[in-house]
Amino acid sequence: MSRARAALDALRARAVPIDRYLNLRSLQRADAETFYRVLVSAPKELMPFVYTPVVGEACERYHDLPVRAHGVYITADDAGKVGAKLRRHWREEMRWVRDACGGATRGVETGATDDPVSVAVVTDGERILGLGDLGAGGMGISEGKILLYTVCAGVHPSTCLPVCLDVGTNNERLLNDPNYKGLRRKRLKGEAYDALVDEFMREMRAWQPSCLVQFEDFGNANAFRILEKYRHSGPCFNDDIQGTAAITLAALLGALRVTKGKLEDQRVLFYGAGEAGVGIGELIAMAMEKTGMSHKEAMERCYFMDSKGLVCKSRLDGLQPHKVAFAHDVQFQPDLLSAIDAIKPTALIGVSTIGQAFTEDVVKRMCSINERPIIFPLSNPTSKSECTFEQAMAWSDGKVVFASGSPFDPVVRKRDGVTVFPAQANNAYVFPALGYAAALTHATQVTDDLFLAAAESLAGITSDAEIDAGHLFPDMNSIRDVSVTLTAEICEMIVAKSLGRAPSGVSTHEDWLKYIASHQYDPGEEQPIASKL
Ligand SMILES: O=C([O-])CC(=O)C(=O)O
Ligand SMILES: [Mg+2]
Repeated sequence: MSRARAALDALRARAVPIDRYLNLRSLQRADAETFYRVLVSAPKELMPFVYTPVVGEACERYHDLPVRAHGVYITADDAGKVGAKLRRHWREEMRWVRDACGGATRGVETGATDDPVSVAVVTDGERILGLGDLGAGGMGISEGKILLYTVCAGVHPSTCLPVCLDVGTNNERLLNDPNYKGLRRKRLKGEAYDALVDEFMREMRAWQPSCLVQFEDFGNANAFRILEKYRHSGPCFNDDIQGTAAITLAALLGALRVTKGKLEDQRVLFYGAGEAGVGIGELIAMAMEKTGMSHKEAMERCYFMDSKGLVCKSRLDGLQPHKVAFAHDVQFQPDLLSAIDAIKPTALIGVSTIGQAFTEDVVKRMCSINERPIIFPLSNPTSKSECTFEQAMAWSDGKVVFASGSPFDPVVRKRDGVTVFPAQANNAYVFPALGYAAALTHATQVTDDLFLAAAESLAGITSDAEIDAGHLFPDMNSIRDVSVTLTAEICEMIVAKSLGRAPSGVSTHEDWLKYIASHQYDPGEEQPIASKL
């Protein structure tokens, strides 16, 4: 039996999800090539164990679990020596990946003196999925997301760097946990915080100029500021703001193929007004503008509820800056049901991190104003989802057009016995391809129109049969092929906009497809070892 087969069987024999997570981590360290081979062979089945939802539990329990961090911790105490720590970690602590998978740097010439880093995922642990401040446990999210660059887009694992900025935590449970290994103090704030982030970004860029930096799971107040500060001067993006926006727009475009609606006729109500919601709203508005609407008209198709009620003009005083552009001239509504009545949305998008916020009444109200209501409970992990697929199907009599952030099982529709599948608006369809395209082209910036193009391209790849079955996205098991197409299209766009350059000899679409497919990391076929059975 092959090692990959044996590893998959051993994994399946474990019933408890976190045990599967731990099993995969051990395999990664013991036999990295087999680890990637297993993941690449069954991404749909295995992704939930390295990524949402199980990675959420792993981050919550990170310091109680028998795990050794792969990524680098940059702590508040490293101020002044961040660059040296990054280099030392890369050269010494992460040598094992190069030893296991080869130090291949195929396709990424960075001009760096060290082995190149093509992508880094960095968090400060303040808002891990919908679970809040998990401090140094946030390392698990950087490690989980970076894996998807390899599994989905084929980025060579020896060019991937997970990072956690340990700036303390305001989570009392962690501060009082004797096993907690992060800095046992309140979070850095203000200038000291900004200085550490700035030192990290300056050092990364000086050391690895072409490395794409993905910001992940920062708190709202910092996420928007940091993105704005660095996005114009080097390749970076925030997955929670921009990646989630692209996947959700792709889901909406897919949903419109079901409802036969037009984008320009949609009214979208967001439950939750943080990074994800505002990012999605802005990208939907950008897509609507392409249909000929003015920016103002397009923005007025997106409405937001926050913890205080409907975001509207009368609340402008004291409204957080990221919500201001969506404070429209409508009457205040205190709760979701009254907001649905007032706005009459065609689509309801949950980004609240409040599990079960979409009640039977909410779903029924959406059905009373829409033949096929579009309902996307996007909060992660599963416990934070605004409703389950089963609930949405039951309460809408099968009429809902559904996509969630975490995976759900299919449901047999009562009225006709047909099995229908929930779509998962999984960021993994977009950020690995987009980030890889930025790294391959040595992009100087990652602009919002690249996310718009990625969303449109992804929506176009989904077949009619997949749409009919409810998927809204292509099969996750074909993610590597999907990523080749997306990466190629984004590379071409980056080059066309003079934001980056093509490798020599690559100019046509066909060239790009060939180049990217042939540069995907391939854990290869192993030599079968004789079965002892
Ligand atoms: O898991 C995902 O990709 C969505 C995400 O980034 C988050 O919820 O923070
Ligand atoms: Mg995130």
